Amino acid sequence: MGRGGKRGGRGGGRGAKNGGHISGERQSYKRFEDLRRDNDNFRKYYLAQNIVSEDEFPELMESMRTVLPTNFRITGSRQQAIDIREQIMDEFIPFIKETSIDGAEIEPPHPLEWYPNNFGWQFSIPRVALKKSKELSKFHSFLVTETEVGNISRQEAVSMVPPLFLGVQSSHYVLDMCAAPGSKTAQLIEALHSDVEAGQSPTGLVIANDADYKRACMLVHQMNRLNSPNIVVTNHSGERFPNIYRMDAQGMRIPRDVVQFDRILCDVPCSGDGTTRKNVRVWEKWRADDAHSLNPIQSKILQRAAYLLKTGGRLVYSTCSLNPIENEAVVAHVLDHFEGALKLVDVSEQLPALKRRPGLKTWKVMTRDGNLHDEFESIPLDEAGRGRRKYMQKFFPLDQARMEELHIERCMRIYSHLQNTGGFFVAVLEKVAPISVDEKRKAAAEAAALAATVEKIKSGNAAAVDISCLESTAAPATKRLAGESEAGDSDADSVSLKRAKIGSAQISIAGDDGSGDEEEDGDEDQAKRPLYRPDEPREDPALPENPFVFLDASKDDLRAILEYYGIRDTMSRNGFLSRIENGAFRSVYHVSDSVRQLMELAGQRLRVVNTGIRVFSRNSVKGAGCSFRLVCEGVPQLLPHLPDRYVVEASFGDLKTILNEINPLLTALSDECHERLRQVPPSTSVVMVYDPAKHALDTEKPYTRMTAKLSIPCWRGHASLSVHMDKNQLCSLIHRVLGRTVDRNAVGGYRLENNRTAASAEARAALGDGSDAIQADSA
Ligand SMILES: C[S@@+](CC[C@H](N)C(=O)[O-])C[C@H]1O[C@@H](n2cnc3c(N)ncnc32)[C@H](O)[C@@H]1O
Repeated sequence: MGRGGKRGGRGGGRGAKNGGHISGERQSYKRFEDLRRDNDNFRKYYLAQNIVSEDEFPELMESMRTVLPTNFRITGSRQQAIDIREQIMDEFIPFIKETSIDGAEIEPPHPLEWYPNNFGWQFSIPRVALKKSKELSKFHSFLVTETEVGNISRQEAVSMVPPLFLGVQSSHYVLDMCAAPGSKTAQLIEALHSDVEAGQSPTGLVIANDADYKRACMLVHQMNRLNSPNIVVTNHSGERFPNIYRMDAQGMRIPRDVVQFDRILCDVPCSGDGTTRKNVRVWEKWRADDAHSLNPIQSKILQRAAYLLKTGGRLVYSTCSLNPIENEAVVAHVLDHFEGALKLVDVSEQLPALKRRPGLKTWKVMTRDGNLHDEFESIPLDEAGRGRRKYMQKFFPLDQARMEELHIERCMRIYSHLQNTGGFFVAVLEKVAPISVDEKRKAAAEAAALAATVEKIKSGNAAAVDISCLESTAAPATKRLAGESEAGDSDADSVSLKRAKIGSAQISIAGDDGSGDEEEDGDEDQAKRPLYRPDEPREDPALPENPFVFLDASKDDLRAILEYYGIRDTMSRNGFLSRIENGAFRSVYHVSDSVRQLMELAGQRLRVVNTGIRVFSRNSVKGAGCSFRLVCEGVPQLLPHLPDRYVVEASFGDLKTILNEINPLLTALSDECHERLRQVPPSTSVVMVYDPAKHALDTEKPYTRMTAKLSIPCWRGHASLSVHMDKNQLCSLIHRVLGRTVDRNAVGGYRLENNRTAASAEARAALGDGSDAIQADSA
C-alpha cells in the first residue's frame, strides 16, 4: 500500500482510501504472483517526465519490479547499539557466510555505506524469503526478537534518509507531522538522546502526530520500545495542528506568541509509487489522478509546518512517490508563496555516499484521457466549459527563471536502481525570515530590545542592562516550573498548577484550530474554560482512554511510592502523570520537564494520545511493602535516582542463574548477592545490575560482546527472585548472555517452564512464595 494510510479519526479529513489511493474503485483481488509488474500509463508518464535519461529508464523500471532486500537499523542507546552491531559482525556474519541455501552461497548482510556508524544494514535476501528459510531461522529469530525489544528497527533503507538531514540535537523542539507508524520518529528520538548521558533527559522534545487515531496508536507501541520521557503522541490533522501559546508570568495565555519548533518533519501521505518493490499492487492501481488529489493536502501540511517552524529552523519534506506533482510542485509553490522566507538547503555535501539525483525543474501533467500537458492553459475545456476543474495551476512548474531562483535542483530524488532501494523524494528547507505578522512583530521587538541593550553596553551603562530581553519568551513558564517565584506570584502559581493539572485533560475539538493562517483563532482566554475534573464525563468521546493528569508528588499514593523507593530529588517531581479511572490510577508515567512545560502551555488544545514512560504499576501481591512495583520499561529512567538498597549487583554467575531459572531461590545465588537481597524487605521490586566493565577480567563472560550495563527488574519474594521482563526482552537477553535461542512462542505465560528446575519449584511451593504471582511484565 502507498504510504498515505487511511486518514480518518477525528480531523482526518479527506482520506486516501484503499491503502493510500484515492480511486475508491473496488479492485478484483489477484494473487500476488499473478500481478503484472508494469503499467502503460505509468511508463508513459515517467518517460515523459525525464526523471532519468531514456537510456537509463529500462534499468529503473526493471529495478522497480524486483523484490526489495531486507533492511534494518540498529537503534537504542549508543553503547547498546554498538553491542548489537558487534553481535551481528561477530556472530551472524560468520554464521551466514558458512550457510548455503540449495547449494548456493549467501551474501551476508552489509552496512549501508551512507548510514552513520554502520547502524543501517542491508541483506540481499528479501524479507519473505528470510522468514521462510530454515537455514536462516536463527538470524530471522534474532531480527524479530531484537525488533520487538526495540534494539532493531526493520525499515526500508530510503525511509531512513529524511531524519538524517534534520540534524536533531538534544535541545530541539521537534514536530513529526505525519508520524505513524513511527520508524522516522524513532530516529528523531534517538538523535534527541544521542548526546545526553544515560539517565538524563534532553531539554528538547518530539511531538509525533498523526491524523489517524488508530495509526497514532501504532506510535504508542513504537514509543514503548523507545523509552523516552521526551515524546508526546498527538492526533491532529497536520494542516490544522493547533497553535500552542506561551504564558505570561500570571499563567495567562499570550495570544500572539506561539511555540515554534526547531525541526519539523513532513513525511506526508502520498501515492507511494516509489514503493513498487514492496507494494506490488501499486502497479495495477497507479493513476495520474492520485497525485492530483494529494497535492492540495500535501501543500497545506507543508504550509502549516512553515508557520510552526522557528526562524532559523530546519524542515524536511519527504514522500515515497516519484511524482513531481507531489514533490517539486508542492515545494516550489510553497516556497514561492512565502516569498523568500523559506529556502531549499544545499545538502549535496551531506551523506556524500548517498546516491541521488537533483529535483526536476520541468514536468508535465497527465489528464484523465492520458494526454500530457506542459501548461494549465493547454488543458482543453469540456462542453460545459469546466474541463480544467480537476486540475490546478499549482500542479505545473513555475516559470523557469523562478524555478532557477528557488534552486529546485537542491531537492533529492532517490531511485531504486541507484543503490538497491525503494524510490524517495526529500527536500530540506530552512526558514530564513519570519512569516506571520505575529512572528514579524515579535522579531522586530526582540531586535529593538537587543539594539537597546547593545546601546546601553556601549554607553558604559552595563548595570542597567536587562538581560531578560535576551531570554526566550518561554522564560516565565520555565522560571515558574523551575521554582523561581516572581514577586506576587503565588496566585499565578496556583493558576499555573491548575493548568498543569488540566494538562492534556480536556482535549476539546475547539483547540484543533491551527489553520495555518495568520488569523487569530478567537480563543482568547483559555482560562475561562472549565477545569478538568477526573470524575466528570469526558468531553472527547473519540478518545477511548481517559486523559493524562499530572500528579502532585507531595500527595497520597505518589508520595507513598516515592518515599518507599526513596526516589532521589534528582528525578523531577513535576513530571509524574497518570490516567485517572474511578478516582484512582493503576500506572504512573514520567515525562521530561520539556514535555511537562509543553503540556502545561497546550492545556486543552493538544489531543494527547500518549506520553512519557511508565515507571510504576499497581501491584496485587498481598503483604507487599508498596502497592506499586517498578516497571521494566521505566527502569533505565529510574535507576539513576534509585537508592542503593534496591539496586543489587550481580556477578556473571548470578546473571546466569537468574536467566536460567527465571525464578531462582535466593539460596541459588552467590553468597554475596544472597546477603544483599536479604537486606531488602521481602515482597518488593529490586533491580539486579550486571556491569560488564567490572567483570572485564572474569574468565566467564556473556556469549556476545556486551559493554552496556544490564539492569534487570526483579521481584524479591520471600524465598526467591523472579524476573520482571516481557518475554521478548527475556529471549533477547538469554541469547545475548547465554548464547541460547529461545523460541518466543514456547515461552508460555512468560514462564519459561523449561528453564526452571523441579527442585526450586518444589521448594517454592513448600514455602508458599508469592513471587510466582507476578512473574514477568506484560509488554
Ligand atoms: C507516509 S506515512 C508516514 C510514515 C511515517 N513518517 C514513518 O516513517 O513511519 C503518512 C502518514 O500521514 C498520516 N496522515 C494522513 N493525512 C494526514 C494529515 N492531514 N495530517 C497528518 N497526518 C496525516 C497517515 O495516517 C500516515 O500515517
